[in-house]
Amino acid sequence: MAFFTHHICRGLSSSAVRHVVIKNVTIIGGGQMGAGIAQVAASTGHAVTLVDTNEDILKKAVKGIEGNLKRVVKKKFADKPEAGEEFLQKAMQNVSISTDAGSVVQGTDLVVEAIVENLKVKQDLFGGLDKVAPAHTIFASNTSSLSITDIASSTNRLDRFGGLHFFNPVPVMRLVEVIATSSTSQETFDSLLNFSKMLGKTSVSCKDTPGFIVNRLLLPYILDAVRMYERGDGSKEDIDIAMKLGCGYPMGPFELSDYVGLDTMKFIMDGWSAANPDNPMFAQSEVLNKLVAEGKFGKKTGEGFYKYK
Ligand SMILES: CCCCCCCCCCCCCC(=O)CC(=O)SCCNC(=O)CCNC(=O)[C@H](O)C(C)(C)COP(=O)(O)OP(=O)(O)OC[C@H]1O[C@@H](n2cnc3c(N)ncnc32)[C@H](O)[C@@H]1OP(=O)(O)O
Ligand SMILES: NC(=O)C1=CN([C@@H]2O[C@H](COP(=O)(O)OP(=O)(O)OC[C@H]3O[C@@H](n4cnc5c(N)ncnc54)[C@H](O)[C@@H]3O)[C@@H](O)[C@H]2O)C=CC1
Repeated sequence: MAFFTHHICRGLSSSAVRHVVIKNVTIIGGGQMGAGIAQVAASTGHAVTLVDTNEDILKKAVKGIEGNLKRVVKKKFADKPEAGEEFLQKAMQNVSISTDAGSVVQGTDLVVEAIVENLKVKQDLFGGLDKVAPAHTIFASNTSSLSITDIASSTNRLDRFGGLHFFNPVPVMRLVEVIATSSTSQETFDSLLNFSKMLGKTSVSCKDTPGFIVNRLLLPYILDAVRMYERGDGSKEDIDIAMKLGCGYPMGPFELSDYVGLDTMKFIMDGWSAANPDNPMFAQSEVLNKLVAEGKFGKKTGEGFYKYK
């Protein structure tokens, strides 16, 4: 059940701002991002329903969440095993799963969508949910590259729609980009900011511009690395080593691409290419297309630029 709270918003000279306190969260998409968001939300006391069309993916997600939380408990509660066990039990009790998004959104305060990076599929999902979700429910997309305005256009709740862009792996990465469209209400935006804070994340505010902040800068970097490799200017191994040791990045661009998922990268590239057909920056990449056509999506399938088996 949602309720409203008043607080003084810093920087708004003592004007009272309302936000929806989010308790029940529905996360749609049980892949790497959805499972990570579910893990963090459940372990910070939210009642989470994780939804996917594929039951096996949901079972795998729950197993993964439990495994990750066990690692956290082992470390954080090293000298308090009973408290650790209690934390684990509570967090796991907060997670339920479903393959029927329409039926579970009835009691939810927030829907976070983390499904495939395809505008039409996201619009179809939200368009359907808009008809059955309660009026107060806020919708948010975790899209990497699509316009939140375009996704929201399939609904009649433009004021209660925003972007919550998490980073991979969600339990580790501290940032959330909170995106407001020109129609997102202040109350919705503040609710999303507050939710990010409740998850223990640092948030930055973004306009609904292509790639928001991080991916607007990350995409040209990865693109250039792939082009260098395609031209034979450097091996992927050397480029990765160079960026790790030369810039202190935890992963090089090819390791990171495999980690994000080459299928997702291709969805992003195709979207940007369609939106900017005359920009040579977004010309098709033969290497990326070949790997994706062969089902080599990166770490999640065991092979991408590198082998993981
Ligand atoms: C021409 C074609 C080009 C196409 C262009 C398209 C470009 C598209 C670009 C846009 C990409 C879109 C993606 C997006 O929207 C935004 C992103 O998310 S970008 C990715 C951001 N993430 C990163 O940059 C990750 C960088 N890597 C790291 O930080 C580390 O390598 C990592 C934390 C992953 C692993 O650390 P490492 O030290 O190597 O390993 P450990 O195993 O020791 O882990 C450290 C620490 O973290 C815990 N942990 C690791 N993984 C997980 C996990 N999955 N879940 C939970 N916890 C995890 C681990 O337990 C350790 O914890 P301790 O407490 O320290 O023990
Ligand atoms: N992989 C990454 O590093 C990041 C990805 N994102 C974004 O998050 C979203 C998800 O990405 P990943 O988790 O990597 O993808 P993924 O491929 O691991 O998971 C997507 C899941 O969505 C499910 N799905 C597809 N259509 C569905 C529908 N209509 N209803 C319910 N479930 C459905 C699939 O079965 C799959 O399990 C994408 O929009 C992506 O751009 C955002 C930040 C980082």
